[in-house]
Order: sequence, then structure tokens, then C-alpha cells
Amino acid sequence: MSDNNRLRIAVQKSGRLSDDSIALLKAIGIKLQIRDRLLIAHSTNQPIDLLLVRDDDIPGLVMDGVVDLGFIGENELEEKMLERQAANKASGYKALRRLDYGGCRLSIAVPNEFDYQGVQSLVGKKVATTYPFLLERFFKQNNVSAQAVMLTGSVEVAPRAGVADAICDLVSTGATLEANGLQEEEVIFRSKAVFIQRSEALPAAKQALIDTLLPRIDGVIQAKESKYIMLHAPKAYLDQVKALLPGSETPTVLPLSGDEDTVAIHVVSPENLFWETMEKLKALGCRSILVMPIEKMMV
Ligand SMILES: Nc1ncnc2c1ncn2[C@@H]1O[C@H](COP(=O)(O)OP(=O)(O)OP(=O)(O)O)[C@@H](O)[C@H]1O
Ligand SMILES: O=P(O)(O)OC[C@H]1O[C@H](OP(=O)(O)OP(=O)(O)O)[C@H](O)[C@@H]1O
Ligand SMILES: [Mg+2]
Repeated sequence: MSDNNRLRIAVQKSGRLSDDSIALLKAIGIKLQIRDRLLIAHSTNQPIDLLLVRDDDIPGLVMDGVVDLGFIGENELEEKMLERQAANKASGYKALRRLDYGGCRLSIAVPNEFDYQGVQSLVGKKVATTYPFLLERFFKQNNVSAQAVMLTGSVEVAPRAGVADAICDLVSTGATLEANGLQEEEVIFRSKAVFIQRSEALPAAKQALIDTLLPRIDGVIQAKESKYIMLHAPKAYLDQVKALLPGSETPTVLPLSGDEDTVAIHVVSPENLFWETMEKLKALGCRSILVMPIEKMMV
């Protein structure tokens, strides 16, 4: 079993957030052995235990201080916060980092044949959702008197099943809505995964460990977005070439042996280099243009 001195992190056991959350923990140097069906996984190189649970449980585990940290979608976090506030339960947490995965939106969608003319078309209607508190908040903000019908799964079939007139569910590509003959009408919440901490202060050693993890997370996120770019450029066009390279205020410019007119340029770019830019560089006489991924970064 885990002891109290080990940092406890809640992660979704199996679902949309699991792989990316575990990959992020591994990328920041935490060695993990995750075995199927086990609720707890111990790190082999850090005083850290993972609790592998349903995502619905993660906000409550953090807010009750059962775990120190958690990875959760903002949609689920906000919903649980509203639910717990309504029930006068602890609902505090610290948002440490917004992450670059789990991107989706919570939207109201209606059957294709529904004559939707704006939010007032929902008055007196039943809307099926797994997020009744977020939906009720939207109704209130828009002065719409409608009914949220709670369903924990298969929300998109509710209108066909005659259970509701519309739905309010998560959308990413829109393929699920399309496959069910539904039309997205209102985005009520935009979400990404977040890394959260319990609001109560932690023992110094645990907090110190978290404080080393956060810059590493920043490094991983930055590295993912950045590229290392190398190319050979004609000296005469150096300024034009630099203007084309994103983030190249201070590029490394190196001489090439045996070629007085050409230099090698190395630059860490905060964004990817598009084909169009590479073609412009080539047109300026640049050669050997390489765009490489960066694994880790500390600036
Ligand atoms: N299509 C999607 N694209 C990107 N992120 C999504 C998508 N659907 C959901 N998410 C995000 O991932 C979270 C978990 O989604 P998932 O569908 O795995 O949850 P679940 O079915 O409730 O799983 P669990 O069994 O853990 O309760 C959502 O709360 C949301 O933040
Ligand atoms: O707009 P799309 O790209 O189609 O994504 C939306 C779907 O993704 C999520 O479900 P998921 O696939 O995670 O399965 P689940 O319903 O079992 O949670 C969500 O609940 C939607 O049903
Ligand atoms: Mg869930």
C-alpha cells in the first residue's frame, strides 16, 4: 500500500485522458509500471503513486484531499465543482497547468429536423446530458426555461429513443453527432485537460517534489510545440531568411568551410515550419532545410 509521504496522483484508468496523462508523467521522468486491473501504480524512481480511477471521481478525490494531484478534463472539473457547491461540499482546488490534450467542447445539439432558431427554441424542451449543472447554468444565463435530463451514457441516442428533444454532450470532430443525425447549435463550454492540486497546503517535501515537476511539464509542452530548424542560407539574404523563420531573433549563424557566400543557420522555433515557408526559403537560395522535433527543453 501507499504511505502518506508519497505523492498521490489520480489519473483516468481507461479513456480519452489516460494515455496522454501517463505519457506526460513518463516524459517528465517518472518511471511507472502500470499493470492492468490494478487501482494503484507505484513509481519505481520517485515517491509517487498513481491512483487509476474513473474520470468522474477525480475532482472529488482532489477536493476531498484523498489525492494530492489529478489530471482531469475542465468540463468534468467544472461540473463537479458546481455539483459540490450546490451540496455544500468542499469544492476547492488549485489549477496548476492547462495541458495540450483532451481538447473538446460541450455543445447543445438538436435532431436535423428540429427547426432551431436560437436558444429560445429550447424553451419547454428536454435536453439529455451527463453535465446537468453546466447545462442548467447555461439555461439560467440565457433565461431559458428548459429541463436537463441526466444520462450517464449514450446521450446521443436520447432524441431517437424519445427520451429528450435535444442533447448536450462533448464534441470533438463532430463525427458522433453526424452519425446520429444531430446538428450542433450552441457551444456552452470549451475544455482541455488540466493538472490540479488539492487546495490545502501539503507537507514541504511533497510540495518541493511538485515544484520540480511543474517546470518539467512546461518543458515537455514547450518542446512539443517547438522545432529545431537547420538550413544553409546565402549570406546576402540573411535578413530576409531570418524574417521568414519564426522566433529567430537570435539564431546561431555559423560559417561553412570552403564556402564564403553561405552560412548555416540553427534556430529553435516556437512553432512548426510550414511547407509554404520552406518553399519561400528555397526560393531565396536556402538549401538543406531540416525541421527536427525537440524532445525536452529548459529555457
Ligand atoms: N472526443 C473527445 N476528444 C477529446 N477529448 C475528449 C473527447 N471526449 C471526451 N474528452 C475529454 O476526455 C474526458 C474523458 O472522456 P471519456 O470519454 O474517456 O470519459 P468517460 O467515458 O466518462 O470515462 P470513465 O470511464 O473514466 O468515466 C472528458 O471528460 C473530456 O474532458
Ligand atoms: O465529436 P467526436 O469526435 O465524435 O467525439 C465526441 C464523442 O467522444 C466522446 O466519447 P468517447 O468516444 O470517448 O466514448 P464514450 O462515449 O464511451 O465516453 C464523447 O462523449 C462523444 O460521444
Ligand atoms: Mg466518466
